[in-house]
Amino acid sequence: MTTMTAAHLAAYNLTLDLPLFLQGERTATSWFSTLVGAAFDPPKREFRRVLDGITFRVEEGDRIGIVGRNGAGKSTLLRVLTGAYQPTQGWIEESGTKQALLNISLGFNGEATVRENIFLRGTAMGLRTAQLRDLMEPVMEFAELREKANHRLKTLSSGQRMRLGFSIATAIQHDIMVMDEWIGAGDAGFIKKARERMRSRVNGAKIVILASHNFGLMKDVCNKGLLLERGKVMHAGPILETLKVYEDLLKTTAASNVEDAEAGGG
Ligand SMILES: Nc1ncnc2c1ncn2[C@@H]1O[C@H](COP(=O)(O)OP(=O)(O)OP(=O)(O)O)[C@@H](O)[C@H]1O
Repeated sequence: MTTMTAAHLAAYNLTLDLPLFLQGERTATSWFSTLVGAAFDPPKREFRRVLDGITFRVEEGDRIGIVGRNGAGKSTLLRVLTGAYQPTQGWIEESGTKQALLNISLGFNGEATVRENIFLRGTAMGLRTAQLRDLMEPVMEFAELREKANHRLKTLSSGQRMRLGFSIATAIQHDIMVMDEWIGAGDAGFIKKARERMRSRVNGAKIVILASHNFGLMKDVCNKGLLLERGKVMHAGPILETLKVYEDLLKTTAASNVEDAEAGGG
């Protein structure tokens, strides 16, 4: 009998400070002063708290939707969860294989061929050589790039690169999926195929963590929600309840913006 550990992910007190490079106010009056200004007025470095004491736990079966206004910290939280950023404080505990679906067309080697890039990306994803050999053809097939197998990646269009990135990232089923909006990879024909694959990967995953501004998608996919505001958890709960709190937040901030404008405009 095999014993299997249930997939889970828990974040404790995740805090991230990022350096911010602030440039002093400059008024360029000529190209000469612009050059002198750029050379003798280097930006000042300050640290900014982008995530602040984020704690939550996701159990097997959960589909958690991360919502919040622009700049609330959603993408940064996903980057910490996928290991792209090391938190300044706090830690993550998890069990299960994890795949990120963020920036899928980044990180290719332009000088290497399509085939070589599949190999490189697959290796970085932790796939074994035998597994990669089996996946090579299906990945190129799905991306519709079979005839470009030996072309250098830099000769591909941006849509073709996106298709390749999507095809590799979704080639195998993982336990935990961390992603932002559904990816609109390529032309209409490809998008339809990509949606179907995405749906099957989401259904097959044990845990999904999705950041989006799309309420319909959130209601469709998620059972739980996490509302971020200025890098902190403002609300955590069932998805419908979280979206309601978020809607109220949007209304109050819109109302206060109107009041600010009225007060300022006279
Ligand atoms: N590399 C960085 N250096 C400094 N500050 C950053 C960096 N990346 C993001 N930030 C800041 O962190 C905050 C959160 O950004 P983030 O991209 O996580 O927001 P978001 O909730 O995903 O927003 P959106 O809905 O607009 O995508 C923002 O104020 C942003 O300016």
